[in-house]
Amino acid sequence: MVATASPTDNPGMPARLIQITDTHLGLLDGETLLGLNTDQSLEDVLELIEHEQSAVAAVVCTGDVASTPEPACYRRFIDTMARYFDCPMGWLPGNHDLAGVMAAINHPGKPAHRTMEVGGWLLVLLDTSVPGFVHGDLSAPELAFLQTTLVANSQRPTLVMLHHQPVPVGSEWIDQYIVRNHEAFFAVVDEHPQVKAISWGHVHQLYERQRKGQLMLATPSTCVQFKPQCDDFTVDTVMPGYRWFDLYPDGTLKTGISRVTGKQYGIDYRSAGY
Ligand SMILES: Nc1ncnc2c1ncn2[C@@H]1O[C@@H]2COP(=O)(O)O[C@H]2[C@H]1O
Repeated sequence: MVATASPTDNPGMPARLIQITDTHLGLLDGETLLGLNTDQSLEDVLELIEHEQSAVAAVVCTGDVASTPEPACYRRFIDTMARYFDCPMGWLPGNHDLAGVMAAINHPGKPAHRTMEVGGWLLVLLDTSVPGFVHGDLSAPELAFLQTTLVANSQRPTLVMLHHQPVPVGSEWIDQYIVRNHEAFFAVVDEHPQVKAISWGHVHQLYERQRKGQLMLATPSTCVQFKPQCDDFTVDTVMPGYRWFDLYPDGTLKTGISRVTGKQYGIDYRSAGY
């Protein structure tokens, strides 16, 4: 079990936030994606976090929680997380999820959605899923929610989290699934200088760039990885991982990723897709 950091533990010190993403749990425990057991690799990432993190303020999963979006799958995810964390947890839907099923889950450990407060920071959790499609989009109500929330919290340093990439990451095959109305998204973000970073999943790879006032971040999946800068679907040999953030009260942040080591997953590296 990872200790929970209390906001009053260390005044002036950063709050440690953990991001995991694209856990892709199947309906049954032990189902595989490209030969990899996604429950096992999630467990390995959570053990890594337990080993590396002394105290955590919050954890967020940025979508594709389930490959099969059934209530049992989401409940198994929550039960697994509860064996490692008792800190506040958040989630948001990806293209493999069903937002309605996640919202209807009845479980005492059900993660927060929409917004969270972590060490004086605001986390805004957006839904970019488009039912029946792989790409991302922000509906008019979702963009309005972003705008209203940022207007109401102009003094609070903010991290926006979503599933789909709002900028191309450099691989044609997956950049077709970008947040299609990313210009409307950035039009809102650019009006609000308190937005310090934007972090997503979906691309199953590490990405870190500066864009105007925000750090743009993609986080490795807890399961299979896609090789960066490839025009066609290519599975990478790097291992599952997670991202940590240190959110400082003055609005600055530090972030990095860490990956599992020493495991063999039987991944089909020659696969042409799924
Ligand atoms: N060979 C492929 N070419 C294009 N898209 C693919 C291919 N294989 C899988 N996909 C889709 O691209 C998505 C990227 O990550 P997801 O896990 O959301 O699920 C993947 C599939 O829906």
